[in-house]
Amino acid sequence: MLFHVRMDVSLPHDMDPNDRAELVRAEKERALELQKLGVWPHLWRVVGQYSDISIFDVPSNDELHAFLSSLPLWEYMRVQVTPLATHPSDLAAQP
Ligand SMILES: O=C(O)C[C@H]1C=CC(=O)O1
Repeated sequence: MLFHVRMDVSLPHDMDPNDRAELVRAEKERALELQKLGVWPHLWRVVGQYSDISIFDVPSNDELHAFLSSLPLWEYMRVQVTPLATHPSDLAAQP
């Protein structure tokens, strides 16, 4: 199942810079891990914002939730999920 996911990150302004750097490092490590597993095939930065837009490819809603909530930045993100279905006019879906 494909999901369009938008993550908006909001870190506390008074967060210790070392804690922030460690969180961002751990987030990148986990993001790369999930991409290598194939469950996070697309990841883009939203220009001018501490936000990203991604495509996740996972078997179920529950697994998507488990992957998203495993991200170190989870408690600092607002996450919007849109489940995707095949469009009948998609060239790739034509017989
Ligand atoms: O930076 C972000 O948009 C948040 C998050 C998503 C991937 C990653 O490495 O960090």
